[in-house]
Order: sequence, then structure tokens, then C-alpha cells
Amino acid sequence: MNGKTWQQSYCQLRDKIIESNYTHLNQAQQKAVLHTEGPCLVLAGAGSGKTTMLVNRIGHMIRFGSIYRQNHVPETMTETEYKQLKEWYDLRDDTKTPMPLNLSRLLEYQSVDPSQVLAITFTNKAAREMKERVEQLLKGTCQRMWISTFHAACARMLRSDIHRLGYGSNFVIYDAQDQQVLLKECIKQLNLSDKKYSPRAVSGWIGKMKDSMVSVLESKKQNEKDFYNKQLANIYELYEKKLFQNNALDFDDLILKTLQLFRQHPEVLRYYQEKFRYVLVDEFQDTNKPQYLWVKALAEKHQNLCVVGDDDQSIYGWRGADIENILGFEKDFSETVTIKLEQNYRSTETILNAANQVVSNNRHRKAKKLFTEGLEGEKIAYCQCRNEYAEADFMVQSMQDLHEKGRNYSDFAVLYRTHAQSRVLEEAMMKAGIPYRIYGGTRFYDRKEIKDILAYLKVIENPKDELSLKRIINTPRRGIGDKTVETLEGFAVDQEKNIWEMLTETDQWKHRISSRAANSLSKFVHMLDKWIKEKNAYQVTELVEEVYSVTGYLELLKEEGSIESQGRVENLMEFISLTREFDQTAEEEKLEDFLAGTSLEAAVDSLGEEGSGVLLMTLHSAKGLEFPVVFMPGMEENVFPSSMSLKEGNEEEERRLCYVGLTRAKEQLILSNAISRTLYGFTSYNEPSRFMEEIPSDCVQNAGGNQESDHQQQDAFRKKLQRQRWQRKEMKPMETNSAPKHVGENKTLKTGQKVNHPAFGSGTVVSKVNEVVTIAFPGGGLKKINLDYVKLTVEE
Ligand SMILES: Nc1ncnc2c1ncn2[C@@H]1O[C@H](COP(=O)(O)OP(=O)(O)OP(=O)(O)O)[C@@H](O)[C@H]1O
Ligand SMILES: [Mg+2]
Repeated sequence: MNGKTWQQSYCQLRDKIIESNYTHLNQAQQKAVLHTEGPCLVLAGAGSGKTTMLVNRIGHMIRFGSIYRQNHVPETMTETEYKQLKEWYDLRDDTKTPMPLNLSRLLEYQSVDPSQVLAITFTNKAAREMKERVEQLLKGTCQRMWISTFHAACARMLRSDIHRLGYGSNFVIYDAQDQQVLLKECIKQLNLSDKKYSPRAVSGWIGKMKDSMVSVLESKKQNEKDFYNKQLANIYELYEKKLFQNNALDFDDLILKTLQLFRQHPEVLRYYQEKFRYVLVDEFQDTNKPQYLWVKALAEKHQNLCVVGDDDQSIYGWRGADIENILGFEKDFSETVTIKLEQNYRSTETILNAANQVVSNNRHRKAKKLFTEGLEGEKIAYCQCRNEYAEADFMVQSMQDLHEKGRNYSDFAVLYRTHAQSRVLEEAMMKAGIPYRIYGGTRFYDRKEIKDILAYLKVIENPKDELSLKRIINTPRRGIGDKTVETLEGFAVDQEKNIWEMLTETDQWKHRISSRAANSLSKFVHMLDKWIKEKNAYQVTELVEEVYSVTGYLELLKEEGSIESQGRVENLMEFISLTREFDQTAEEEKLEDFLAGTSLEAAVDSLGEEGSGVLLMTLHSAKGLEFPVVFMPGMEENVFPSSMSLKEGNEEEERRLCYVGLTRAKEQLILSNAISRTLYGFTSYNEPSRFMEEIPSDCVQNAGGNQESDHQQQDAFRKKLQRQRWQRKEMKPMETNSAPKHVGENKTLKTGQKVNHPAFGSGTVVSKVNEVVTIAFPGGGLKKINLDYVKLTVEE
């Protein structure tokens, strides 16, 4: 014996065991993982393992508890237990042998329960990914842990306590489109012109007010003198009033109302402060003022707040995100330990060099070192194209070349400045049969029929929701015209009642509107009233099916028989698969939970996450993600940087966005610009982007070479397509030589296979998830088809 007590040996052994769990992390990351008690700020560049660190840190707390006291021996620990630990350590095969739970408890200072952890990420996708990674690490589920976006966490808090603010706990969440509709109403009601006060601009203005937490009263005071702004403040006031009347919140409200709840009902705040002993925030650079105050309030008691971010990746300044939050953090939390991560593990040296060079042109930034031990890698490919069609062809060609060399299409991501850029590329990819998905594109939930059915459900859940009520009152048509609705609204306003309340008191209106309308209305009210009263007796799927049939919505669409209506029928069927999944997996099959989920799935599109293929998305939504090969088209002035940002003097934010884009790539970057481009119906000629010029020339290789691709080619393609369509019309599937196979019978479709749809004609399968296949139809776009409902034939 060398005179050491077992306690000392225990401490050393414990350090060794802990370290052996984190050999895959560098020293700085380990430090951040182990520093579980007290505020911690991790500031580091792109791809330096911030998110990786956060995931490990959560896993660490759950597995080993908080072991922040370096030389601490748990009070109840005995020598026998130490010996057990030592024995396990000496006998294990390698560092990866998992430690039995009873032993891991011997390492901790205080055990941490999953329900004590709150981890905030920026997008739903990031939250899902983080959850998956933590579950992988812990080899189990972490259901009681809150890993979510700011909005989802706030919505959850409000569901249980918003009644204290006078709202019903079944409040609905209005998305951007609902917001526009409501604003239009406000503008009309105030007799203002919606040309002068466009709902879009007004919503931007109100958003800014809310981001900087200016209340209606304050905004009225601030804008007293300016006529235009004074009206804006009036719209803001009416808008807020209407939201309240509809028992609805917009996205910004989710945070603001939670803050209000904390302020007015400190016991609620105290509850969450107690509950969440550990708070973690990813992408901290993008939090705005209300979000920061929310985090700060929650972490105030325990001070165990760990935030990670990169000031060079702050890209939400336009939504009020404030880099000052990073600087203020050290002031607000005086015990903060600041940790820097300086090694990039994601990208090749060439890519990192280019990105570092570009962002170094920004004046307002904290200087940072970022190095890689990775390979130099391939040069960045760059092509200057004649127009957007040539650019799309260049990209398709590059994808095919790389695919031939062994890359999967799912290795590629195309990151563009705005969604509008995707259309031409989509066409070219469809033509070439390259599978793709759009993230956050035309969203499933934005489609008319889905909005309609959701509106029915929203009204059933919360009849006060006038926006939804008005949406469905005459959908499908039942003879209740706009006039009647306006009259009813008038009655409701006069009597300070909600429209639904008004409607249920039949005597109030029966003799004051035409008897035909009154008749229809009575039926409508009767139908809804039944669902409202009995909603808890239904599963969501049953309810939806009943709404489809009782309202006649589905039947009418089927009868319409147009291609468009068939697409709508398919979407409604797809909606049923969504409700089924909910009914099968939800803890309780409550309609309000289903609705909350759908409102928050803001950025998920119809094609789902599982599909394979090239991923198309905006630069903004690519935050935090990584891909082997990244395409960035539209590297030209007025597109990127966007003309709007230049006008508003936001060049530096655009440059950060460029930095975000470049650093998404692990191995290869392919950039391009178009000399002329038609966007939003206007053709313009633009110089290559200034960011292009900021990339050192020795990192770049010219990949030009498809300059011949021009309008002639495009015309030829269009003509070909037209011919194909004509042929399709004339030729019935039965006339092909081989007997057609019905897919419904074998369901063995593969991606790339050619199939024939009874209405849409021939197309190519681009993805398949269970019974649902996504098919690209030339000229007809992407369609999701449920094999249970539609018979496809395979083209040989
Ligand atoms: N210590 C490490 N050793 C090797 N690879 C690592 C290490 N830490 C992280 N990585 C890998 O580096 C890549 C980038 O990590 P991560 O996404 O955590 O970085 P980040 O700092 O969050 O990036 P961003 O700023 O883009 O959000 C991932 O592929 C991750 O697996
Ligand atoms: Mg990250």
C-alpha cells in the first residue's frame, strides 16, 4: 500500500472511468461536458462539436449524475462499494463495456432525473435529432426529458396554466397564413386600405414590436405623432383583441404569454425553476430578447445553464435575435465559465479556409481561431452559368457524375437563399429522374383541403376560434353566403358575443336571415354541436372520418373528378395516416394534443423525413446540419446577398449566412451563379456574388462547361414533354405489350421504377414509406400516393 486512503483511490478511479467515456471528445469538450453545475458558455465556430458536446453532456448527467465536485466522495459510499467498482474496472474488456447502473450510481455527486433537464434547440428537426442522439447514447427513451424548441416548450407550459391569463387551455396557434387572414380583417374593419397597409408588412411590423416586447399601449404612445405608424399601432391593438377573442395565440405570443405568466403568477415560474435543474440551449446566438429572458428566468434559481453558440452564425437579426445576448450572458451570470472549441471536425481544410476567409470580412465579430486536422480535400467547384436553366443543368450533371462515382443522392444538399429558386431545379431533376425532397417547401399543412379539415377540428376543440369557424361555415358549400356571415358577425359584435355563442341561440337570428340560409345554418350548428359535445368519445381518426363523410367533403371532391381534386383526395387520405399514427402512438388520444402537434410542425413538408434523395432547403433552415456534398446555387449579387438585405444595410448578416452555408459541407462544395435569372416574374442580370470573390482563388476550381445549354435545349425539352403528354392521352395502359402489373398486389415498388397512375399518367417513383409512394410526374409535380387506395401499374 502506498498509504492512500480508499477515498483518494476512489476519486482517482472515478476520474479515470469518466475520462474513458469521453475519449471521443477533445479536452475542451470534455471540460464542458463535466462542468454540470453553474453557468457555462461555449463559444465556438462551425463544426467544432458544440451540439455533439451538448448531447454528451445530457447523457452524462443522466448516466453519472452531476459529479462536478472533483474530490468529493458521496456521503453514503462505503469501502465495499469502492471495491466493487474497482473490481468491475479491472475486469472489463475495453472502455466500451457499459457500466452496470448500480455501479454508475457510485460515481455521482447527485443523481439527475430526466425530468429535470430542459434542452432547447432552434428547429423541430434539430430537436428530433438531439432526442434521437441522446436516446442512442442512453440506450433508452428519454420521454420525460424536455428536448424541444422554444415554441414547443412554451406551448406546453401554456397548455397547463394559460387559464390564469384568461385564455382557455384549448387555445389554438395561428400560423403565418392564419395571421394574414386575421390582419386582413383588422385592416378592413378599421377602414384602411390593404394596399397601403399590406397584411404582410403589418405582420412584419407587429413581429418587430413583439420581438422587442413593445406592448400595444407602448406602441400607441410611441407612434402618436406619425399618422402612418399610428394606424399600425391601431391595427396591432385590434389584432391582439381578436386573437384573444378567438382564444388564439400567434407564434411570438407563445413566448410572450409564457413570460407574462411567469411575471403575473410567480408560483408557476417557481414550479419550473425547481423542476428544471439543468437548462441547455443550442444555437444561442439566435435567441431574441423574449427568448433570452425566458431562459434566464428558468435558470435563475439553480444557475445550471449551459448555452452554446457562434456569433459568426447569427442569422436571425431580422427576427430580433441579438448577439448582445452572448455578451450580456457573462454579466447576467457572473460565475460563468467560458469555454472555446477551436477544432473543426466537419469540413476539409479547403472548405474551412474558404469559409473562414469569407467571414473574416465582417467587422463586427469576435476574432476566432478554427483549425482542422482533416484532409485538404477537393477544390471548391464553381460554375458561372448563362441563366437559371443552365445552372440547373449544371447541377443535375454534377449530381449524376458524382452519383456514378458512387455517391448517394442523399449525400447531396442544395442550399438556396429563397424557396423561389427551387422550381427550375426541381423541373430539371425530375426530368433527369433524380429523387429529391424539399424541406419546408409547400407544406402539407398549407394545402387548402388540409387547412379545411384542420379548421373543422379546431372549431370542434375550440368553438370560439372564429377564424376557423368562418373558414368552414360554408365549406363545402351549404348555402351560407358571405352576406349571411357578415350579418351574423354584426349581431355577435352588437351583443358582445362570440359567433358560435350567437349561432347556438337560434332565436337570435332565425327570423332575421333568409329562411334558406337559416335552415342550412341550423343543420350546420346541429352537426358541429354534436361533435363538440362528444369529442372525447372519438379517436381523432374516427372524428376525421366522420367529418369527411357527414359534411360530404370527400364525396364532393371525388365527384369533381378533376386531377386537382384527386390530388386533394389523396392528401385527405394522407391526413388519415397522420391521425392514425397519432392515435396509435399518443399517450392520450386527445384532439387538443393532436392539434398542438400539427401547429408546431411548422417546417415539415409532406414528403416526410424518411425519404431519400437530394435535400433542397433554404440556407436558414440548414442551420446545425451537415452533408457530404453541398450545392449553393445563386451565388450572385441581389440574390445572395439579397437585394433587400443590401437595401437595409444587412450585408454582414448575409455574409454570416454564407458562412453557415459553406460550413455545412463536409467534403465537397459546388457553387454556381447565373448571369441572367428570372425570379418572381422579373428577369435581371447580376454580377457574381461578392462572397464568391472573397473566397481565396486557390481554393476554387472552375467547373464551367455546360455553357451550350440554352433556351433552344429548353424549348426542345418542352416540346418533347408536350408530345409525351399527347401520347399518354391516346395510349391506354392495356395497349402496352406486356400485361400490366397492379402494384396493389405486390407492393414491391422500388425507387426509380416507372409506374402508371390512372389519372396522372406515367411517372417515376422517388421514394416509398410503407404504403405511401412519392411519384414524380413530368410536368405534374410530385404526388404522394397511398397504395391502399390507388391501383398503379408498373411500366416494363
Ligand atoms: N471530438 C471530436 N472528434 C471527432 N469528431 C467530432 C468531435 N466532435 C464533433 N465531431 C464531429 O464533427 C461534426 C460537427 O459536430 P457538431 O455538429 O457537434 O458541431 P457544431 O459546433 O454543433 O456545428 P454547428 O456550428 O454547425 O452547429 C459532427 O460530424 C461530429 O460528429
Ligand atoms: Mg450545432
